[in-house]
Amino acid sequence: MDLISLVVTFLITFVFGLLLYFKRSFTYWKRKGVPYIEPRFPFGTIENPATRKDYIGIRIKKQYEELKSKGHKHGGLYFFARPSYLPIDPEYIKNIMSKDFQYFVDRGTYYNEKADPLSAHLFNIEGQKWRNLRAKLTPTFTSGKMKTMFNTIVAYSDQLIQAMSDFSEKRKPVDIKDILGCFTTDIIGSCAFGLDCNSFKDPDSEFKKYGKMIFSSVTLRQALRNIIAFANPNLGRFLGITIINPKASKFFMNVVKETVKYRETTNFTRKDFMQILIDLKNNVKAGDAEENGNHDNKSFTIEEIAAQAFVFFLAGYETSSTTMAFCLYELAMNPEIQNRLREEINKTFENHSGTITYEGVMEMKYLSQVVDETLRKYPPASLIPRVFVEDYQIPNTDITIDKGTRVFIPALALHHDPEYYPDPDVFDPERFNDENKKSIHPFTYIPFGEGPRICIGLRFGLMQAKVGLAFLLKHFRFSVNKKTSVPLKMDPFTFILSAKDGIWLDVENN
Ligand code: HEM
Repeated sequence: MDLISLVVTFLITFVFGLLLYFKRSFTYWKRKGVPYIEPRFPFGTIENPATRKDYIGIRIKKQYEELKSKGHKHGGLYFFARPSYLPIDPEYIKNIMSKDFQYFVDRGTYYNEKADPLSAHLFNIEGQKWRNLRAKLTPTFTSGKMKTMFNTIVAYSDQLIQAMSDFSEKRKPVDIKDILGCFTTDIIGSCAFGLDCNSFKDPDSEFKKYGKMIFSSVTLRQALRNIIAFANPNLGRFLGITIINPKASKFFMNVVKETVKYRETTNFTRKDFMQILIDLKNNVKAGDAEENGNHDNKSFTIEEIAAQAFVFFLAGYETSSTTMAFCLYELAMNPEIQNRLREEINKTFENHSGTITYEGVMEMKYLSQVVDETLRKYPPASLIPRVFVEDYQIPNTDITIDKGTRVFIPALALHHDPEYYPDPDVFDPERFNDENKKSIHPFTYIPFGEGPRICIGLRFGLMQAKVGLAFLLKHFRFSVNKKTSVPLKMDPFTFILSAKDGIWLDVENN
């Protein structure tokens, strides 16, 4: 047989084998007796990643609605050939996130300690390693530690006000997400990396540049790598795939190395996340024995410090600025809610000698309601991933799902389900007043996730968003500029929920 015939035979066998593999894989949910969305070759139930029109959370919301309208409590999807499980009934979601957590400890997201050390952070790592790391890092986020970082947030709020004044004086519309990105970058940069990132004064600041590089829509090549890594993490690790932009990775790793070296050689300390991580490197526990849990007492390496500082940045910067941006958009669309909130903020400033205190922020009930409703309507993580780490029998059924199957917990779909939130598109902070909050169906409001793997930075994220919003609304009035597409369209290519063409607001001094 000549070479050409050999290649052709190989290709035909390969394509035939692939088709058979997909054909067989696509029968998984039918064989299990789980209702499913009909898959299509080769993407399964997702859209073609290169040309998709819907944001992933919205796509899953439609599939949730389709399955729920037929009375199903759960359903089966396919990510390419790989089966993924979609729980619909909140009782099933409770089992996954909390009651039967030991079957769902991991997220199944990709990390590669060797080739991509920054990816081996708390969000991604698995099993016992995750338990140890979570125990070590939990004391980082106590309310006591939050109070020590409060002043940093207030200091950057002053810079936010100055930057915003420029827009109000010149009567220029502001791309609100962009300016809030400076605010959260500077705060996380300072608290997690111990650096003044200077994003407001320097629009081309390196931190902002590399932060954007990680979140902005990815190139086709990177998208393909992400797909392989997500579809089959073991194959991704075997191929040495990296998912973090190498330039950004180098930048963050160097920043951490330099900061640690500086602090260790000069004995300089600061009350921030970075100091807590350095203490863990030098085996000083971050809290007392009780709050510290059962960690393995191993000290951190420099790569581990960098990975955790990186995840605080990664998980804290975009989620918080997106939340604040959507909140201001809704306040601009609903002036009466904006005015009521401003009254509460002004009163609180008066009661605290014209300034804002940690206690003052905690007192503002309507601010809490407004932020809670923003996170309902716009959960930044619209889909929360988990994976079956053992074979698992769905309670009260004879269905057993195999180890390794992915789970997508549909936060956006639950938050917009009219059974739990009537008129889900209406922005109504009263859903979260003291009375109504009590009747929210458990496990239908999960902007920070739930159970042992709930967001570790919840308190910090809320504090940062509330302080920034309080300062902004005290000083300015917001309305929607005509450059904003109303209703908002969501970017189909990002994972964190984000408005496609930005949110442009007009801003006036109060
Ligand atoms: C509005 C702001 C935020 C939102 C909406 C948010 C949302 C989430 C969600 C949905 C998860 C997954 C939870 C689960 O799987 O059950 C998560 C995990 C996580 N978040 Fe946040 N987050 C926010 C702010 C922050 C901040 C400010 C930080 C750090 C400074 C942070 C650090 C993390 C980390 C490290 C994890 C992984 C926890 C683990 O696996 O143990 N987040 N977040």
